[in-house]
Amino acid sequence: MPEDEQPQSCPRGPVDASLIPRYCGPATFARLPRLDEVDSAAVAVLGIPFDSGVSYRPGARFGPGHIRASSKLLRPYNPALDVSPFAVHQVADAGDLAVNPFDIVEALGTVQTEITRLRGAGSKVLTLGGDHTLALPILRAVAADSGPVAVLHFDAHLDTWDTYFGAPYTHGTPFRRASEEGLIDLERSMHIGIRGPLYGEQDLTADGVLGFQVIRSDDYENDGLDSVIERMRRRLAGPDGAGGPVYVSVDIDVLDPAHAPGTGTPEAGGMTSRELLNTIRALVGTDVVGADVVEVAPPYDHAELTGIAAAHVAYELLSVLAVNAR
Ligand SMILES: N=C(N)NCCCC(=O)O
Ligand SMILES: [Zn+2]
Ligand SMILES: [Zn+2]
Repeated sequence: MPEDEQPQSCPRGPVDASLIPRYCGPATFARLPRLDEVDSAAVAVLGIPFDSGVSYRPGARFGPGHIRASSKLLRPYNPALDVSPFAVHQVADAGDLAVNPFDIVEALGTVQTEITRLRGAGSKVLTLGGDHTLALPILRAVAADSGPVAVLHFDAHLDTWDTYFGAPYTHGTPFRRASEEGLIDLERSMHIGIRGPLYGEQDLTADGVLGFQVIRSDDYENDGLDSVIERMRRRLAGPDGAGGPVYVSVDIDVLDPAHAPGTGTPEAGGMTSRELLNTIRALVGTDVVGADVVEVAPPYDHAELTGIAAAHVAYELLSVLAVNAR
């Protein structure tokens, strides 16, 4: 019986690379089936082409397609977590969400509605951006049914600034707005990877009021990966150790520009992809309710360096979700 006529008793996995070469066929994430080809999905990978919130180099609107194209070499089994992330449950590519590039408020509403719809259909959502403005409408949708969530924010930047040219919704302000709207668990949230010049010392003091703990990029060098992971897990567990829902937002510029040149606001002195992937793997056992990988700007990428890094970040997040679902 052809695979596409099989009853959905087992997850439909990626296209078999031993039958159809990796470079053949339309690019879905990791060559997974489209959402409309399966009955339902435990995890939906959603592209959101949008970069109307950027403050410097544009291009993240082309990020979703670039990440999909860079994901073709991903294989079914992840030895680092001893899991086959696409065999444990159904993962599918939900395609790209069309949002208004000329009206940010309308675009944020469209994103929130779609994330709500997918979650209502039983899917956790892994979003491929698009610029970091997207984290706000996604958190609005997630917090609507999960309540305030811990935000685990990988970034070179705080993204808790107030406004740019008076505009409240930009890629530098999502977590300030989310904190103001009560979407964030202020006792369990943190930034990891912070580095680079700021607009003033007040950026750090203002950020501290919003409930984020800061792990700096240099802490990986000074304290080591294990120490960073231990601090991350302790923070996510919360003061009473009970933990709770966690939303993971990965701005690809958390990586050093040598690992991710294709991004809009690069900062020197970042972490390696190995450090980031190992940190994400340490999320096994935490209640990850959603995630995003944002700020991939293909026009500035070389040899798919950034696309490949983002695809692997997404793969490790999907692997964590699969281990947690077993
Ligand atoms: N890439 C993100 N998400 N934010 C960058 C903000 C850069 C700035 O305010 O100068
Ligand atoms: Zn950033
Ligand atoms: Zn960011």
